[in-house]
Amino acid sequence: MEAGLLESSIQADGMNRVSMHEDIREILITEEAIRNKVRELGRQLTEDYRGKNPLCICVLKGAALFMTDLVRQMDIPLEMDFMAVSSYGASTVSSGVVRIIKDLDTSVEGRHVLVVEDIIDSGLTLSYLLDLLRQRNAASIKVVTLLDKPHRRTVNLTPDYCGFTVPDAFVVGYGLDYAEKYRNLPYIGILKEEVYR
Ligand SMILES: O=P(O)(O)OC[C@H]1O[C@H](OP(=O)(O)OP(=O)(O)O)[C@H](O)[C@@H]1O
Ligand code: HPA
Ligand SMILES: [Mg+2]
Repeated sequence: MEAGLLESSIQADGMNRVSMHEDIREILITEEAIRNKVRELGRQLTEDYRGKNPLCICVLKGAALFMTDLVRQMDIPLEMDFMAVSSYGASTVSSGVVRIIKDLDTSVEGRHVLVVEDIIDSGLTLSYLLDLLRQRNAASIKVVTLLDKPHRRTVNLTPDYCGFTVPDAFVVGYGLDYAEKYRNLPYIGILKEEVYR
């Protein structure tokens, strides 16, 4: 391949960007604010789940960073499991179809379940998951989300615990992606529109 052609194919993939931070229009929630909030949520959950041996369910992939930080702030015995679902793919709008890519390994029957999400946007992902968990006879089901974007809700759903409410913009970082990228940003930022338009 000619050098020029190779260069343009690399650029098209965003591989040669000096830094991911260049694609961010605005930092919405700093690393420090996230750390403080996670500590606060962890303290609250420690009180509320004492003696309940909760099963914390991480909704992959977005909630991976939040979940692993959160459980380290919960000073009680608990168990972790992971479920992988996807409805956004490489788009900034929900496809409306929630696909289960990996189911739980643990039975939720009789368990106190805490669903850990990174963001509730339309609410479609969570409402699908909650229906599924209810059918499986959990003793209790609660939801903790780092971010809530209530403006775009299409189903009636309110989280039990919430870190931050965010405006109606596509946000990335700290687990949240656009087309699988930006999950490793240490903060939550708004993506420049030119990146996805
Ligand atoms: O309320 P909703 O409109 O359903 O959006 C929220 C869901 O969408 C994202 O997942 P996504 O499908 O992008 O999968 P990912 O976590 O692997 O990125 C996010 O992590 C939530 O799970
Ligand atoms: O704003 C968002 N950013 C990343 N992933 C998402 N999934 C739903 N909403 C969002
Ligand atoms: Mg995603």
